[in-house]
Amino acid sequence: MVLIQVALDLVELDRALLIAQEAVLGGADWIEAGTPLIKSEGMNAVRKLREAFPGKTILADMKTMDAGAVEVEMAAKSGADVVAILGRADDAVISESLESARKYGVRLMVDLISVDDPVARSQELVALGVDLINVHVGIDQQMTGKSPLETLAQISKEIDAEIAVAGGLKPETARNAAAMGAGIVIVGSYIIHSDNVTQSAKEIRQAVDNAGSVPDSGKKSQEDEIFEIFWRVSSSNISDAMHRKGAMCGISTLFPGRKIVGRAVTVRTLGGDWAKPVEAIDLCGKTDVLVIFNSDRNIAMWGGLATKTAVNRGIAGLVVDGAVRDMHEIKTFDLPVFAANVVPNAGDPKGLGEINCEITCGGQIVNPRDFIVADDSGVVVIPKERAYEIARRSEEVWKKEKRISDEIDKGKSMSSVLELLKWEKQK
Ligand SMILES: O=C(CO)[C@H](O)[C@H](O)COP(=O)(O)O
Repeated sequence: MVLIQVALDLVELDRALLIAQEAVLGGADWIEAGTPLIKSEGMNAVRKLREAFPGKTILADMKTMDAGAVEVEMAAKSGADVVAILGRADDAVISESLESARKYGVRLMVDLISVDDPVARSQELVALGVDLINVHVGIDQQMTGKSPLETLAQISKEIDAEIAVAGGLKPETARNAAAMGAGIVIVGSYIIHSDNVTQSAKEIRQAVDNAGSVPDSGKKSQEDEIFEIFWRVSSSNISDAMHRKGAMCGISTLFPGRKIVGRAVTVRTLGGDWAKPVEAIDLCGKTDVLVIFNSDRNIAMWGGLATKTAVNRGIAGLVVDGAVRDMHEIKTFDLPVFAANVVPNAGDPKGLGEINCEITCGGQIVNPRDFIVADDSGVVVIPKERAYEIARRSEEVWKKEKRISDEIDKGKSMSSVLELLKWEKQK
């Protein structure tokens, strides 16, 4: 049977204990004191898990890079059954950790995160005598689209040792990991950030139990995944994920409740000249957003007729650093419109400007094909090169906020959920 390990990558011990309980009900076999939990609570996290789950295997994810013997000893004495250290560590650290593991009767797992040649290194590690190899893509690496499954496919053919796998696994990928020969499937985020931990653990259990031996090759495209996530999250989540970069200034929705998710077709135009914006409509597809910079915010370069054309074309929305008019007509359509100003003054079709060039809109640089997400809080631009990473990070922000919101619903205060006093910056 393939084992499931729930990775408690949290900083609050009480919450970690609760989640572990729920994950066990869903079928988790091993419980991991994740590195953030250990850094936050020390070996007490391992002790408390040991006490609460006497029949379960407890793993201490120490990510040790130095002082192997003492770190393994600490974890073992606190009640861990398995201790995880880093494969990038020097062989001296691995050997010292192994000595300590043997002395204190625990198993040693070595994590291949950021190892240059995972196959060669895992062969060396097996030769040194480690008990388990963990094929792992870390949380920050996952955001750039890396997955542990390619490495797992190579390693499982080359080494004769028990293999664990970790790195953003969900039911589909957990199933594939099991089909590829992983003996332990480690899952953090999918379970611990779920609003139904037991159900999510069950989904992993089911996927792994029905894995068979053939991985499923059907994979969603990255573009589809980006769109799916951006529809789910808010512009505020994305701004958080981008560390407050990306939000346009002075541009807001004209019709609350309408959202845009799409890729930019950009236009730069001058003094109310509406020729280029109107020509650009004909270049837009259904997932495109027209993003326009106009140098004059008091002459409208967009109105009712342009809106009708854009709606017929089926474009995703309009973002204008400039002015629009004919609100009585525009509001009769569903088109999401975000603008800096509304005025009755009409512009003229002069043909000045450019389509699909780099523009500045609401103070943000926008390039053709960049992603735009706009909702009642405002407009954010996500450079296309970082779209997948930002989508994944904003989804993490969304999950975290959802989790805090659930706890507030249960009667806790925001300050107690976030342990604000404990985490205030010390002088
Ligand atoms: O060790 C870890 C991070 O360094 C995590 O425990 C591991 O990656 C599993 O969590 P997730 O499923 O969220 O990737």
